[in-house]
Amino acid sequence: MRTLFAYCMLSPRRTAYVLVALLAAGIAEGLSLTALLPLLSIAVGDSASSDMGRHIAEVLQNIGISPTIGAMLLIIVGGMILKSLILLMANRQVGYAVAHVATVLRLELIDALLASRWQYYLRQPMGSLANSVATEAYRAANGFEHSVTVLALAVQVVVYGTVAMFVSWEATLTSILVGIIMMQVLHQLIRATRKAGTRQTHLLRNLLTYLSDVLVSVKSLKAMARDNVAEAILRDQTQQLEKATRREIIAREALMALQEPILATLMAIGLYLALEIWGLSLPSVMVMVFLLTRLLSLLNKTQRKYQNLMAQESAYWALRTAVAEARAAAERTSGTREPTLEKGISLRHVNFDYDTRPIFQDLTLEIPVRSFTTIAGPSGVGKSTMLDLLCGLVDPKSGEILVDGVPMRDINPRAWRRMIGYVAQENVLLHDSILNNILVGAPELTEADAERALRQAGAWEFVSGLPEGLYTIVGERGGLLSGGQRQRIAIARALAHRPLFLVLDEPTSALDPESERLVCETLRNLTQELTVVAVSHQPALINAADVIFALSKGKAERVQPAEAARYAPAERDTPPLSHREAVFVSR
Ligand SMILES: Nc1ncnc2c1ncn2[C@@H]1O[C@H](COP(=O)(O)OP(=O)(O)OP(=O)(O)O)[C@@H](O)[C@H]1O
Repeated sequence: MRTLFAYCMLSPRRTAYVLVALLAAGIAEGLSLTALLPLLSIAVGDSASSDMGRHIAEVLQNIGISPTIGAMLLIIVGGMILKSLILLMANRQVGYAVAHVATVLRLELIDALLASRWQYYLRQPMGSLANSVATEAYRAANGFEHSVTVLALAVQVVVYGTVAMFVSWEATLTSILVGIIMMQVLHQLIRATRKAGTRQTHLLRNLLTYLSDVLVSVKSLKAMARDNVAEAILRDQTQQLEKATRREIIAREALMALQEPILATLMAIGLYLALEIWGLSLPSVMVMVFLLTRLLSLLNKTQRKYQNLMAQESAYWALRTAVAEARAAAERTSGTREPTLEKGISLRHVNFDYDTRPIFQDLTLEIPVRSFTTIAGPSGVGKSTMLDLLCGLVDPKSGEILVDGVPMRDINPRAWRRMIGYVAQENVLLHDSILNNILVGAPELTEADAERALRQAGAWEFVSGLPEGLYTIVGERGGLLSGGQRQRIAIARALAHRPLFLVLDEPTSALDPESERLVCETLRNLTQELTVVAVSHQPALINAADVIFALSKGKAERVQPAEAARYAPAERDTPPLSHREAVFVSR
């Protein structure tokens, strides 16, 4: 009931349209069946054999149509066409509404996720999100269709029941009582369906989460011949899913199979009681049988649709929970001031921790504008975290970050980030062309912007040498390019929109010395127009910087290149695995 109500509230207007459409379809079906035989008998000149036939013949006479064979056949064909048209419109309305509900649910989740805090987003398994957007939204939307159908059938039951009351209230009340008893007897199967549906939702989520982790790491797994372990787990999960699907199927089919025999048995008992024990007349019993059958078939149909709804409802609630959680973790949007970057960025007495793990204590530093600042420090000290603080992706627990003297919390975070060009440590490219990887859908950017950015990133030479140039497809996660080429395309992406603040996390870790020299030169030249902050252990980037900070024990100290060189790659620990790669070592 809660699900039924929730679905109706999701889009009350559409629910009403679909309800009307389904009722119209029901009426059209019912009328066509009821009127077909009388029309045929009128057509063959036998209108007096039934009440309905006489009534139809009268109506035709009144509107001036003589009941000839030709006229009757024309009416039958016309009626069929009209019925088909009504069904087409009704089914179209239902289909459109289902597609709309799926879209609404998908967009709600996507919007909520993209508006959530970075920390929350990091903890969401990618496969689970993909599953929510694809499978759960689809199942949930089908649930919407079933719920409106249940409503439409319930309306039909009420209407039919009310009409039947005037014919025989005893028969109608008996039918309702018998229907309720039947529903109760078979309710166990509805419960089993709901349980199987919930299990499927849970298993599908796990399966897709695990599968996406495996696919991200498939190269290293194959190289170490460990893919069979993943395969065994995936096989087991898939088989469990099959079991849950089987349970749902058996519960559904059992309901179908049991409804008719139970109905027939109850009918037989009723007929025996009426004819043999109470001695009622056959015509009055036949009326009761007719009412009973119609009403109970409608109730049975309603229960079957309700069962379908129960199979899908868990997908709907799983999706709703995901949206609610993402919304609860929404980013702060309190800052309204438009940012400027004319003077500099200051971190004052900043404290930051990940839950219980302290990262910065009383961190204070100044980043001058139009300069090149490098942040060095041992692995795991918090360099990437500092970039996250600068971008406003995470907030300090205490202390302040000031941009041109304005506290970051007062600044509109999206406006601030629009001023930033960001190059991440792990550069994941889209499976698309180089051009689209640089423009990433920004309508204001052109091919000329991409070319300029590629030149700035020292990548134009290799891109223009490719047979398809900017239109070369980079493959899954950029896998058709070398690590260095991917890195330069990521730098070009960060420069395409002419940012004022360029933030780079290990931007040259995959470059050869010559490419690294070119990128350092580019970054130095860029400081005429913008402020550059790079995290790096590479001597070339450290030497190219105007300002170097070494992070250690939660604090920052301004140092000279020679001191920072202590963090050169030879001394570097194995970098920590990102959360997305926690299961396997990625390529
Ligand atoms: N989202 C997170 N939640 C919890 N802990 C985190 C999170 N991100 C990073 N950490 C932990 O915080 C510490 C600092 O991480 P960070 O990535 O900032 O280090 P880093 O100096 O950039 O390391 P590296 O040079 O190896 O990239 C690490 O110990 C890391 O495990």
